[in-house]
Amino acid sequence: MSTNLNRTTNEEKRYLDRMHFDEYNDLRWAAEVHRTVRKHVQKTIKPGMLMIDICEMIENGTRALVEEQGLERGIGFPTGVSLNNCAAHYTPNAGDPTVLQYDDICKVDFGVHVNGRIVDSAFTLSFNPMFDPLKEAVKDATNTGVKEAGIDARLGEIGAAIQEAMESYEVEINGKTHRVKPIRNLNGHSILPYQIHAGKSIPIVKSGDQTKMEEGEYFAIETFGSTGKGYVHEDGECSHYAKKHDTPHIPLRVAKAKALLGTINKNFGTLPFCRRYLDRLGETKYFFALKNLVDVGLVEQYPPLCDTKGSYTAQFEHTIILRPTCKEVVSRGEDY
Ligand SMILES: O=S(=O)(c1cccs1)N(Cc1ccc(F)cc1)Cc1ncn[nH]1
Ligand SMILES: [Mn+2]
Ligand SMILES: [Mn+2]
Ligand SMILES: [Mn+2]
Repeated sequence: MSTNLNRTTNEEKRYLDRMHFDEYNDLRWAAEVHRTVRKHVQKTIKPGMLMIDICEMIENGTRALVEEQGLERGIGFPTGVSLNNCAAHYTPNAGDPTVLQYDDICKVDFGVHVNGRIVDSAFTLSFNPMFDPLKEAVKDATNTGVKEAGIDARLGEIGAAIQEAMESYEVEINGKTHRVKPIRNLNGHSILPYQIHAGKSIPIVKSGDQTKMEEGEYFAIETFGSTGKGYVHEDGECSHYAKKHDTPHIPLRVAKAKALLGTINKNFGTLPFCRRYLDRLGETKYFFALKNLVDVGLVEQYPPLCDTKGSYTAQFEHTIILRPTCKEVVSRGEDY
């Protein structure tokens, strides 16, 4: 009888699956909240709405449906609503007068967590049908990445498959034809409890990265297509921040910084947050304290990431679990 040395038997896999039942259910609850909120958003958002109002609709919906409870359940990270040439990490700060336009292409990227198990999923929203082929190209590329992912899959090969899918599309926008380009300095990523980026990055272009995906890991598979250079740079006022994980004890000189760090620890831990989340907690005049926490290396900042002016970018993102018995695309819905 042949002994199955290198892979666990089906019985062992099923046993392992059962061991993780609670954490999978946490993620499924978060995913159900994500699907419900985005369905409402897709129906309700219209040109002329303030970006702040759009974000608050998503955030209030998430808080209510996940039954927000301190650090146990709530919003996973700031609501991204990056527009046009901006691909990621834009959410309005207080007073931002930006209004969604008919000809905008908006990347709606928001997170829900239950016990730190984060569902990170995003879709692209637009009104002008001229963007439909670009959205289809990126949706296909993300689904290709989801298909290629799996236990022992090599990250570089997933990137190559994503790039091939993405570049097989040509789109015409405003009378100009473009071959869709993957944004080569944006990546998918592994996820751990309360840690939105757990160290592995999934390229969306060909790469020699031989790193393998492993059993039990969670990944955000996200791809970005662009009509610009296919490369983003930091641009605009920062809104996204997160306390770093592995920080040594750093004595703080700025009194307000110490108090602000207390607020961050209490309300977000290592989950990313934005300035509007500090505002709603009653924090005021915190800019220099926040800058100090960034400068001493306690807090990471994530500025908006944009391709060239006048270009258009699209994104789709799913969170998957590499379970012992199967690959679960936990954020899959009837919309994407
Ligand atoms: O670009 S990332 O920093 C990254 C990608 C690969 C390695 S690190 N980032 C992680 C993140 C950073 C800040 C957040 F507020 C939320 C998430 C990807 C991402 N942004 C939105 N959804 N997914
Ligand atoms: Mn995301
Ligand atoms: Mn072009
Ligand atoms: Mn992500």
